[in-house]
Amino acid sequence: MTLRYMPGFGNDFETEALEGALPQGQNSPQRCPYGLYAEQLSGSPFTAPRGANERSWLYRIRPSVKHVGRFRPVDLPFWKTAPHIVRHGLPLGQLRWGPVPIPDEKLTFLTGIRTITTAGDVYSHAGMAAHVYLVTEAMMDEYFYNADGELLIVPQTGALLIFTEFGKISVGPGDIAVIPRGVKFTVAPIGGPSRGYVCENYGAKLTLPERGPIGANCLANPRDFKTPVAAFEDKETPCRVTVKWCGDFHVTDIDHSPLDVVAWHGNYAPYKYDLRTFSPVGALLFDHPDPSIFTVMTSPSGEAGTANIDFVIFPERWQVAEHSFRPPWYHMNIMSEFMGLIYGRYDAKEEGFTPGGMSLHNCMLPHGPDAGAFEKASTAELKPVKLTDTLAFMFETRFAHQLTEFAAQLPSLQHDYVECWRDIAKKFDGSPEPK
Ligand SMILES: O=C(O)Cc1cc(O)ccc1O
Ligand SMILES: [Fe+2]
Repeated sequence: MTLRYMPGFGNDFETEALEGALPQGQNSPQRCPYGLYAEQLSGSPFTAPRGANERSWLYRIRPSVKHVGRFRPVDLPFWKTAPHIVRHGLPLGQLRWGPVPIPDEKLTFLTGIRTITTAGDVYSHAGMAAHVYLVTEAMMDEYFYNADGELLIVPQTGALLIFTEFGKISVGPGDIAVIPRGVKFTVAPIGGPSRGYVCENYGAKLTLPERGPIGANCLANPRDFKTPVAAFEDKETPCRVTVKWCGDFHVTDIDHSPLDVVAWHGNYAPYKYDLRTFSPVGALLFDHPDPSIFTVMTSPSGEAGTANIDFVIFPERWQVAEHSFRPPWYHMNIMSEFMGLIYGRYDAKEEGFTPGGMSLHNCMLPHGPDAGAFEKASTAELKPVKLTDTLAFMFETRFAHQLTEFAAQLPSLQHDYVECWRDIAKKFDGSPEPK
């Protein structure tokens, strides 16, 4: 499927699906071309500083108020929202799961969300939830928007077509898509079932991290972010719009598609990004830097350097560090780390952390290479080595991740995970020689 996108991160875009549909020189003409209605969608308060001010103008067949009749509550029992603290019965500890199997049952992007952890507090726009999605069928005449946060979608297997008010996005393993808060969309799997991860960000929008001394290039480059061109449906058949609002779900019936935006302009819009275009910068001589060098995007918390969420990847890269232990070091971290594996192997855990799987190393819980990875890396010949066909990621947050009942009871939970560190031997024998 060839879809068209506009390059750039946070640009002031403009696009029209019909020639002349986008008003020029003003936002609110007395009458819009084609009889469209003008509507502003604000992602930041009106008065946010210029650099953080985000809004788009949508020119649509009907204003969104025509999309909402009376809402009625609807239950999506597996999609949880922080604060959600349950007595799941598991002892404190590091956790790891194998992949959640994709079932035979019919699951859409909405009914197929399975929350693994929640963190922070949706009511104060802080924190996140980590979900797995399992999609076996398209949302049919079914549309959704999330008032609780933006959705960072990380496909792990299979591909998705995401038709948003702003246009169409397709993503597969290695890509991500971000759907901002309040944007209506529908999802269909492409060519078979799909599974992946979602970070639901209740906080400030994801943005690109500062590069500091790295300078103007590398890491995630703005031009590799792609925003769809305008596309719309003029469909007058029964449709449903589901809204997630402060953790609850509500649905309303309408008689047309809400994806009726013929033209739009602005800097608040969905986008996709190919993680393989991330240009890693790392240790060129010795030692292992902090994983923050691999931050693709960050959701700031207001406190400098303390992210609401950092989205970090561990992509293909060369390892060249001399006289160094190359994999991650042993550590304890104030931030809480939820990890997933899109494909390949992760150098700190060559066994047990499998594609589609997840691990959780919460605030101040020690972790690091398993016994096998430690032995291998501390005795390996340190010639340049390329880590190929590998893509892991981390949702790192300042808030502790709370497990859901679903996650605690998942059959793929590896109850023996901590055993991976059991065989780390005492090497200290009183002599100064490295062992
Ligand atoms: O725990 C992990 O595997 C993620 C991680 C990787 C790394 O290179 C350094 C620190 C860190 O938390
Ligand atoms: Fe870690």
